[in-house]
Amino acid sequence: MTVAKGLEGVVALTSEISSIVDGVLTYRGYNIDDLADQSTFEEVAFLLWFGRLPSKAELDQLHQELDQHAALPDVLLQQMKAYPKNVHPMSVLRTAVSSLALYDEEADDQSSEANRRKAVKLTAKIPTIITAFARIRQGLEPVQPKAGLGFAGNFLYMLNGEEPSEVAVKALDKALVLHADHELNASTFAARVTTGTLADMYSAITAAIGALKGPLHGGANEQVMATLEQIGSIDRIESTIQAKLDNKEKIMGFGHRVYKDGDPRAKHLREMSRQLSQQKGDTLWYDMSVKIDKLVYEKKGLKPNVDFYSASVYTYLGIPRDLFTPIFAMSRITGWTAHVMEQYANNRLIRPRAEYTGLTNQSYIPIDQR
Ligand SMILES: CC(=O)SCCNC(=O)CCNC(=O)[C@H](O)C(C)(C)COP(=O)(O)OP(=O)(O)OC[C@H]1O[C@@H](n2cnc3c(N)ncnc32)[C@H](O)[C@@H]1OP(=O)(O)O
Ligand SMILES: O=C([O-])CC(=O)C(=O)O
Repeated sequence: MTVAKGLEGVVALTSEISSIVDGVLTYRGYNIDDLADQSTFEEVAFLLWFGRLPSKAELDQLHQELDQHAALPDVLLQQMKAYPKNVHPMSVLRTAVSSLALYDEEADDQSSEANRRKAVKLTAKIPTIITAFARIRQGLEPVQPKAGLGFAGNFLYMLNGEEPSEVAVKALDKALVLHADHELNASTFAARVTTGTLADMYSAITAAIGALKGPLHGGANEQVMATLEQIGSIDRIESTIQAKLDNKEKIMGFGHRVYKDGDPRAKHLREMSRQLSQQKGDTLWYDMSVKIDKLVYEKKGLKPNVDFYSASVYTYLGIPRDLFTPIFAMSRITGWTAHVMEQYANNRLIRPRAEYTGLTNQSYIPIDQR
């Protein structure tokens, strides 16, 4: 047996959802650069789920459905109020999404119609879960979702309790477009492995959220901000990064399993960070990020991934650091659910092999003789 450690380079399945070829990322054949500049998150959600861009009427309907399903069951809100306040919001999201299944009568209905409805329901409710917990842990009442604000706008409204600026909505919307899908990344793979057993969509998404949480995957965006805060000033960058490299620590937000010459999403986030920093009149995080970007390339030949500049973007939007990965999930739910539906439509159990390297020919010794 030859082992591909971390399954590097292994083509595990076929998919029509997103592709990475020669460093170019496309969703359903549309270049991410075009989508980032011209589409909206809701449009991208439709594209990922249905394989084509929506008509105006279809997009209006999706907006309405997302608004209609955004509220949480009261019983879940009550449970969330009893959660410990100091836990990570990704743990809350994982638990709350798993709980949602208990209150969805069609949780175990695996028809394609039910799965499409569940994809919308999950997408609609995740921002409400994130923002409800963000407020509950501060001793505040959750803000009920408000129809008509759009997905990104409603998230910011529920987080802060006031209607957001157009600049903030546009920036978050673009970040959501950029995070919506990414071929067979670890969390999507987790979702597809779970679906491969014919388990339900909530189980698959719970697994995916768990996989996204890790700092080698979605959790890196929070760690990028932790690094920026730890460094704190431009003059401490060189020594801190050098010390991390000497200690063989990973520099968070750099490197990628697939992109060896840069992540096409990073340039959009870098530009957003630049613009937001200027609007804020505080360019420290952006300036530090640019310097780290240059330094890590000079020292290690590594380029930033999607998580690097998203950290300063979210910070400029006033979002607490531990909500960065939940925001990633709030976008990637569209990709995950598209992959779950694709897996059901052409399923085969996903079950690779392991090369056994443990002990052999052991003789059993009864317990009283050990
Ligand atoms: C949304 C996303 O999931 S994007 C990725 C988010 N994760 C991060 O930003 C965490 C930091 N990055 C990493 O840990 C890695 O680059 C990963 C997990 C993204 C990819 O991992 P792999 O494909 O397994 O690459 P691997 O870890 O084998 O790295 C190859 C070499 O580059 C080095 N390297 C890779 N990334 C980094 C990094 N961020 N900092 C320092 N060195 C790095 C490794 O140490 C290794 O060096 P070596 O050959 O001298 O041992
Ligand atoms: O594809 C990956 O391995 C990680 C990634 O960039 C993503 O999920 O967006």
